[in-house]
Amino acid sequence: MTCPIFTVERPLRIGTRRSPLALAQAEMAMAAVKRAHNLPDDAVKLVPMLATGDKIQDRPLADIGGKALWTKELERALIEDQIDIAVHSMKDVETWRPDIFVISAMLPRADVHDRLIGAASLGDLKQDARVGTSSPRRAAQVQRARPDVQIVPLRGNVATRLAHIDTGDADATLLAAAGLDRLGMADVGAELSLDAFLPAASQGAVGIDRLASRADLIPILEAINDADTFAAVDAERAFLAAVGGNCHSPVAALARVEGTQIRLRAEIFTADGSELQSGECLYDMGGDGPAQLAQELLGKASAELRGIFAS
Ligand SMILES: NCc1[nH]cc(CCC(=O)O)c1CC(=O)O
Repeated sequence: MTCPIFTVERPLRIGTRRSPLALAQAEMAMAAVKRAHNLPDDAVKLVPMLATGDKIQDRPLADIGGKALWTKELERALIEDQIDIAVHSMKDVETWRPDIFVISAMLPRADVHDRLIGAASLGDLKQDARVGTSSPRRAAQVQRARPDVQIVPLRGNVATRLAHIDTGDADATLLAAAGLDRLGMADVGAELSLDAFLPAASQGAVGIDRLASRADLIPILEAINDADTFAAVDAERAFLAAVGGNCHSPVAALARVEGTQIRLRAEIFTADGSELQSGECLYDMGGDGPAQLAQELLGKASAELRGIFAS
């Protein structure tokens, strides 16, 4: 298949949210496409859009419609042919989507860790500290390590959340290292270990979305795909789907490619982190490791924990 030719008159239109992190990630995708295909500057352009999730910042994501709030506007723009591709944080992309959309490529994954802002470690949080997060996973993980802390809702983009710590609305918060690094804040926060704080499925990965009908874009996107990132994130998302996770469920998953195999580690929690079921598997790429690991964890879980994931 030959590559479609994008020109100054007919540039490749890259849809993105307007938040500073989304724009930084879209710039990375744009640079990768230009580099891979040797395109002049104005043969590619960013189309920034405001997402519902950016407009409503005072309620937890799970209460106002979940991850779709980040992707809905961009999906509509794809359907209406206002953009050719959309750039998403894979963490914000729904596990179940209509198959008119295809994640066609992923950029090389960034640092997968979470960082703690407001204290040097979980142990250093002051007694009864107020930790701001609207993520059920982070709330469960923090409370597991520190049952005394209070979780207070905290949303908004990275800068907004950091400002809430400065003004004392919360004593501490947790943010993805990937987002901080991409915003030039590599020195902000203290890294949490994967043992204490396994990340969300897809954390640190940026995906490029297109309409299934736009097969003409495949060669463009194949050239910028990082195959190991794609396979690992695919495994984590297969685990989410198999365990019945959504944005209300405290679940963590991290996969790595090891040669022709995938090592997948996953955890499911009750809301306060008092129960944790974890497991790891190593399986041949294309195998059903994620589904088996989900069944293993659900099989070990109490009725209460299983109830959180029953879907
Ligand atoms: N839900 C918000 C969101 N989506 C992606 C990132 C960070 C970048 C990433 O994890 O890929 C963040 C902020 C955060 O969790 O700190």
